[in-house]
Amino acid sequence: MEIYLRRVALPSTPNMSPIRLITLNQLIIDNKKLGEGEFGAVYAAKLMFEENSDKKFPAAVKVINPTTNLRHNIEFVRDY
Ligand SMILES: Nc1ncnc2c1ncn2[C@@H]1O[C@H](COP(=O)(O)OP(=O)(O)OP(=O)(O)O)[C@@H](O)[C@H]1O
Repeated sequence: MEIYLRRVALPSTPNMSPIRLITLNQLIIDNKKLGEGEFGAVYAAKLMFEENSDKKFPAAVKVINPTTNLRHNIEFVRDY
């Protein structure tokens, strides 16, 4: 599974932050849905920059809807 990490920019500024790959072990995904978009649901989460680190940072995780077709998923990741 590939997880893409990107810092969320202010809405008024272009998001120029690089995409970074992390592993699932660096995330604790809460059972709290924050919202939903066309491509999938967004959940509250905690992010660790190193596995099992005591430092946990609040994050929002978008889980891409598996029913969305592959072309759309590729477009989503490219444009994100
Ligand atoms: N960082 C965040 N913090 C809190 N809530 C968030 C965050 N990101 C997204 N959400 C919630 O999830 C909802 C969907 O966000 P998302 O970014 O997926 O929207 P979208 O761009 O319309 O989706 P899509 O690209 O799939 O059409 C938002 O309307 C908001 O309620």
